[in-house]
Amino acid sequence: MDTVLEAQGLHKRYGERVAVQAVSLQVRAGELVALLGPNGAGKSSTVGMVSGLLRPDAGQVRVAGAALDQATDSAKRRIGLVPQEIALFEDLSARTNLQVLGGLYGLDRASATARADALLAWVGLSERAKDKPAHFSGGMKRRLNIAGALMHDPDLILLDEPTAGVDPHSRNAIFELLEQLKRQGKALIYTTHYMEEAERLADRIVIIDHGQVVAEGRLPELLAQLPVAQTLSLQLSAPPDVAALRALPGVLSLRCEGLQLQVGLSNLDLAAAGLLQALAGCGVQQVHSARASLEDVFLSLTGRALRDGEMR
Ligand SMILES: Nc1ncnc2c1ncn2[C@@H]1O[C@H](COP(=O)(O)OP(=O)(O)OP(=O)(O)O)[C@@H](O)[C@H]1O
Repeated sequence: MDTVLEAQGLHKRYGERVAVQAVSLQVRAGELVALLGPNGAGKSSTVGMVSGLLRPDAGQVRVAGAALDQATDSAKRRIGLVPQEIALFEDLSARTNLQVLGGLYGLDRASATARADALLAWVGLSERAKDKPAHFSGGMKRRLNIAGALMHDPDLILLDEPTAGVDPHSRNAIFELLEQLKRQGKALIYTTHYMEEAERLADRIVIIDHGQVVAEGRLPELLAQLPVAQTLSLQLSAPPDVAALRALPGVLSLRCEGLQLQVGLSNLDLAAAGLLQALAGCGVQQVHSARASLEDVFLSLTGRALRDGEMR
């Protein structure tokens, strides 16, 4: 696959505050990379630098091989940005919003109108083409905002928390649109502080905290860094032989309080036969299993939960 975005060693500070430190990112055609981190981690600043809106203090951005130079905009024209704050002309119709954006990107009137209508259909807003976004729901505004970022058919699409203020139905509709963009060979960066979104959408996940990349990889690669892959919680009716359980292959941790047992496993397949044998006489009443998630990865790397990571 072709590399569409190559960002190397990005740094950004606001006065004394270091917002981004040595962040490097690569995104290929047909790939969605999630930039996952708590509020204030530096995601928007990174997207700002990649989009060319924010000048890095150090580092370089190349889009489809061309340097993103502040003075020239040939590389910038290959980028579509869906900013965190919805950016629409509230008093113009949905179609006029897109036509205006098309004009700003240099499309002639006929091409802008054709593209606007095609994109309105694609995001499911054809019937609302003549309505003003002032009367739209959060999800509809988001979809229109995404359409606006695509008027000039960019190769690289940057989405900064595009599901903020969006209902679950519209969120699923947005996810489906993103899948389609991937299939069209677009390169996408998606910032979020929701690990479920990163797990569901991303080909690769870049975890960012305090302005730095703390881990990156495909979901299974990130999960494989954790010693505990699965936790079993069991309700028993007779006490277990704790020492025998601890000695089983694949058992990494064990907590037993009365008849409640919690076992951390490196590998369920490896541990299953031994566990069944060791618990045969314990009258297992209930079993609950939880697989390790990105939340656990973040916790093990930073010592904090993703959602408690508010830094402002
Ligand atoms: N214009 C600015 N002036 C001063 N500080 C800023 C500015 N923009 C961002 N910051 C600070 O830089 C750090 C990174 O902010 P940034 O918005 O890039 O993070 P984020 O991960 O996108 O967070 P959020 O999810 O809340 O948008 C934060 O500490 C933030 O307060």
